[in-house]
Amino acid sequence: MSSWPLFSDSTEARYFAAVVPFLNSVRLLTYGLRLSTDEALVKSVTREGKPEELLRGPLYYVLVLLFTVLVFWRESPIGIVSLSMMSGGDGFADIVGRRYGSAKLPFNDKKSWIGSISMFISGFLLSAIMLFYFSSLGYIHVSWEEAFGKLALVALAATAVECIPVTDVVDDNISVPLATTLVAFLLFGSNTQ
Ligand SMILES: C/C(=C\COP(=O)(O)O)CCC[C@H](C)CCC[C@H](C)CCCC(C)C
Ligand SMILES: Nc1ccn([C@@H]2O[C@H](COP(=O)(O)OP(=O)(O)O)[C@@H](O)[C@H]2O)c(=O)n1
Repeated sequence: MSSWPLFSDSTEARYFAAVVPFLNSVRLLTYGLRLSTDEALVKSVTREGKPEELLRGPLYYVLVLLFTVLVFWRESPIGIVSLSMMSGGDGFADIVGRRYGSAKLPFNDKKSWIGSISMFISGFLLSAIMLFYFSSLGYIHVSWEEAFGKLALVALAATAVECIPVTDVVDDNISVPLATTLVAFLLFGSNTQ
């Protein structure tokens, strides 16, 4: 996402930016379906070393990135915030929660308070930083008097969705960006702010 300003102002720029996530989705499908093998990729990206794991979290992650580039690109806060919550928020929830998450949530013993709090804080901060980054370059206009309150609500919604025990049904690499996109759309609107 931080490389998006490197692309030209042409209307086709987003399609060029979509090439990398598209190729990575093909790569994940190829190796996840065992059409070929890439031990290094499987080892680096999966938890149990099973190629079919590539077809879940990692593939969803890349497909969300592909969708966001094509649909929202750098001209809407919605995609920027959605990717920030998925990569920064959910990512830190995992990192911090695994290491320090002894106090589990009462309604989900697979998730912890510190993990969810980390998700809220890191997702909020990365979203604010990325909105400042893109607004400072003129791609979006952000009303900062309102933006922080809106981002807090978006981060709260994403954190709530991430911690409820539905990840066995819907991967949080889908539920988190989906919830973020919906709430960000309601709060920020479809146009640039
Ligand atoms: C490990 C990944 C997701 C796992 O999510 P979770 O199950 O732990 O919640 C992400 C997988 C990433 C993929 C293998 C490669 C993605 C590359 C990306 C499209 C662009 C990278 C650009 C590079 C920095 C030049
Ligand atoms: N809110 C959270 C999220 C994750 N975690 C920890 O991080 C691990 C991985 O979380 P996850 O299953 O959501 O992993 P991802 O697929 O989101 O990376 C969990 O098994 C917990 O140990 C946590 O403690 N609290």
